Parts: sequence; C-alpha cells; structure tokens
Amino acid sequence: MSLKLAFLASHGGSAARELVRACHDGRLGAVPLALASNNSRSPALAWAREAGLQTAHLSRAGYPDPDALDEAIRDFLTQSGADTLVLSGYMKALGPRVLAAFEGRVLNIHPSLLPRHGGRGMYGDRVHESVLASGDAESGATVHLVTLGIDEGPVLAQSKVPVLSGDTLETLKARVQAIEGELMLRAVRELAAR
Ligand SMILES: Nc1nc2c(c(=O)[nH]1)N[C@@H](CN(C=O)c1ccc(C(=O)N[C@@H](CCC(=O)O)C(=O)O)cc1)CN2
Ligand SMILES: NCC(=O)N[C@@H]1O[C@H](COP(=O)([O-])[O-])[C@@H](O)[C@H]1O
Repeated sequence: MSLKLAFLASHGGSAARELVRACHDGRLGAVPLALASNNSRSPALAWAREAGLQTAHLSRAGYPDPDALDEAIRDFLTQSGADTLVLSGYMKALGPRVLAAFEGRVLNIHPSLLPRHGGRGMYGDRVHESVLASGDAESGATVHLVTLGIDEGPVLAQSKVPVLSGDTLETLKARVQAIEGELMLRAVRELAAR
C-alpha cells in the first residue's frame, strides 16, 4: 500500500521537495498529493503548484479564529485523500483537529538532536544559534511524530553532525540541512513499513 502524502511548509519546503523527488525516481513508494502554507509568498507553495500538487494558502489572515483555521487545514488535507502529513519547515503550532484526522501519521523535522534545543520559540536559525551558544560538540536533525506539545512527540529517526570550532550560524545550518532530506526519507520509509 503506497503512502498518500500531504505537506505543510512555511518557507522553502526542502524536505517536501526531497520526498517528492524520491516518489518520482522510485526511491519512495508514495504519492504526493497536496501542500498548504501559512505564507502566501512561500517558495514551497510556488514549487508545489509547478509540481502539480493541490495547494492552499491557509493562515490567520484568512481565518482569524484558530479553531476555524485548524478546521480549514484539516478539511483541505483530508479532501486531498492524503493519509500521511509531513511538516516541512512549518513554523506554526498544529491544532487538535488536524492531529486527530491524521492520528499517528504526522511527521516533523527539527534541526537539532531533540530534546535539546526544541520547543516553543525554537525554529529555524534560532535553533542553530542555541546550539552554538550551548557549546555542544554535536548537533543534527530529528524526525518525530507530532503531538499537541511542540517537539514533544516520539522520535522516529535522528542524524548527527559535528559542531566544528569556528562554526558560524551559516556553516552549521548548511551542515545540518545537508542531512535533512535523507533523514526524512528514512523516517517516512520506516513509518510506511509499520
Ligand atoms: N502541535 C504541534 N505543532 C507543531 C509542532 C509540534 O511538535 N506539535 N512542531 C512544529 C515545528 N517546530 C519545530 O520543529 C516549531 C515550529 C514553530 C515554533 C514556534 O515557536 N513558532 C512561533 C511562531 C513563529 C512564526 O510565526 O514564524 C510561535 O508559535 O510562537 C516552534 C517549533 C510545527 N508545529
Ligand atoms: N522548527 C521547525 C524548523 O525549524 N524547521 C527547520 O526549518 C528549516 C526549513 O527550511 P526550508 O524552509 O528550506 O524547508 C529546516 O532546516 C527545518 O529543519
């Protein structure tokens, strides 16, 4: 049974792009169906339209009431026929309705070795800045199942990289982002095998 994938992304959607490439070149037995973004100008939304996915811009701008936004995101994702949801650099908290509709089938990638450097306020560059400030000798990325609590869900897969002396935000971020695509692919395959 091949997975039916949907995505949420706020900016580039790099993990989503890697998964769709893997679907098209046979590395992953799945069908990409839809992508929604809270950011109407996100490169991920433009790319998804080009890639022929169903797309939607869903944010507080259109749905000021968080419950109504949660419902709208759930309805868009479920009507697409997807059975698995991937958060690909999605910077908003997911609500209970979406989580209930995709129970145990929502994956998120976070650019640190959770539980370190995770939680509310920990996203994008802030994560790498926190790692550099902590003096940790290693960092990496984590794919976890998503629960209502931010970055609290069970870990599916992790991949480590060294933090090198002289590292800057940009050099550490580049080293972590270089491993994220393969890590997400590994995690989705593991979920598919369950
Ligand atoms: N219910 C859940 N929703 C989301 C989770 C999760 O684990 N449970 N993970 C995040 C992704 N993420 C870390 O991997 C993350 C995203 C955003 C934030 C955050 O603090 N966001 C700010 C708003 C930032 C903005 O508007 O750009 C906030 O909510 O105040 C922390 C961690 C995705 N959703
Ligand atoms: N807390 C979530 C988070 O910080 N996710 C991180 O944001 C970046 C998004 O890049 P992208 O927009 O190019 O996909 C990725 O590095 C991802 O791990």
